[in-house]
Amino acid sequence: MEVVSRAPGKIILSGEHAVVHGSAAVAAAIDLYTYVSLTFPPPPHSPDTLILHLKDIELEISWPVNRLKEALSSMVNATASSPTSCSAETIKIITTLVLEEHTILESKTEIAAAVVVFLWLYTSIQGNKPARVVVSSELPLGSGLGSSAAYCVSMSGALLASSGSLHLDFNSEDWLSLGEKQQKLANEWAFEGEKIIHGNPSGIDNTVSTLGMSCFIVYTGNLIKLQLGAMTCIKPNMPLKMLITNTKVGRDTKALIARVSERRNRHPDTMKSVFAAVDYISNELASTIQSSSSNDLAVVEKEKKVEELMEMNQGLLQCMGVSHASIETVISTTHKYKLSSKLTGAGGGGCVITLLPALLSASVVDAVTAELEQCGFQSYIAGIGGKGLEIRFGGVHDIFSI
Ligand SMILES: Nc1ncnc2c1ncn2[C@@H]1O[C@H](COP(=O)(O)OP(=O)(O)OP(=O)(O)O)[C@@H](O)[C@H]1O
Ligand SMILES: C[C@@](O)(CCO)CC(=O)[O-]
Ligand SMILES: [Mg+2]
Repeated sequence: MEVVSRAPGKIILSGEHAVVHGSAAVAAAIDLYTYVSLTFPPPPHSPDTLILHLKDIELEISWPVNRLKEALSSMVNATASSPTSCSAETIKIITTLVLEEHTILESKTEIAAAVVVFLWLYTSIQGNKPARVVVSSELPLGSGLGSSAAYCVSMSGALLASSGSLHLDFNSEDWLSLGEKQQKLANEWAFEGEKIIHGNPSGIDNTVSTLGMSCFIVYTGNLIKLQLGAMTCIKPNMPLKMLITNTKVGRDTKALIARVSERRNRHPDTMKSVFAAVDYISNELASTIQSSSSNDLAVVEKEKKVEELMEMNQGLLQCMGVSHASIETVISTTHKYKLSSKLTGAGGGGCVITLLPALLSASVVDAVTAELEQCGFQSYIAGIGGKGLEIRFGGVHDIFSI
């Protein structure tokens, strides 16, 4: 049996980092996906083995299922229907298990985290069955577009679907979307995975990736740690075209979240005001993009407001300490063309979004893109509103055969 799942990445229009501290954030899915294929049984030459092939980083690793049983059976007592957190002690044991066979990951702790997530989700949801799991993504990894969330959501989706917990029709060959309860279960498991990669996530990325939809999501972080926050869906009443520029400067979301928390601990009152200001920005942004626009002039006015709010949010992100010289270069380059930009996701490098007003000519888009590419960056126009988590039973070989 082969189960394939896919889940999209996201952009955050406002509120990253502050959302971890209880502020509102506005985000939407984009049409770039991570795919997971899970096959039982594994190939005949590797019986009794669990194989993980991470195509994007050209890494294939495997474990005899008996070794997994021996190392983890007393630690993993979860059932597929009850998402459970991986304790710090279990993370340690799984990390040791990963490193004992694959010493190459010792110096690549960010990749080791993805493998730990896999083993935690796999053994919690599927137990110790031999299988082959392949992951392939259209998203740039570690760049602010929510690759970690898309990985966790597509992984939990494939595992839950193959375990029968999502009650899907195994004979269907179409992409199947999920009902509310099924989405909730997959999202909660994905959040447990995201905790391993992000340390202290707000849950916005996995929620957007699970739900997708053509709307934006206003997500309010839950200050009571380790719980998903509250979410409302808003329909934009204006075109919102975004240029995404990848600075290609690598960074690690977990370290950036920790950096902001340390700054908050050093300046609690000041940072409280910064997070409160971001909360106002997200709420104003949400009401602006939702408000009705009777004509082109109204759209232009709303675009000016959105641009100003993006600029203010960027200023506050800089104040949190998560901007970067490469991000500032993108901002000043787009500013020459009278366009407004801000970082998206965790910052520290990664991706920047630029609002492309509805009446902007194609020649300006070409010129700004060319100038950004001359700086060594890569730009593309995002299709906002990717579909959320979907499952299919076989038949997507083109994605995995590369
Ligand atoms: N396709 C994939 N294959 C293997 N690991 C992946 C994949 N996608 C994501 N990951 C894991 O997620 C990590 C990147 O997550 P990180 O949170 O730092 O960045 P991001 O999610 O792309 O950006 P942001 O959190 O700012 O939106 C990688 O180092 C790896 O551990
Ligand atoms: C930086 C952050 O706010 C968004 C990362 O895409 C982290 C999170 O909310 O989990
Ligand atoms: Mg992430």
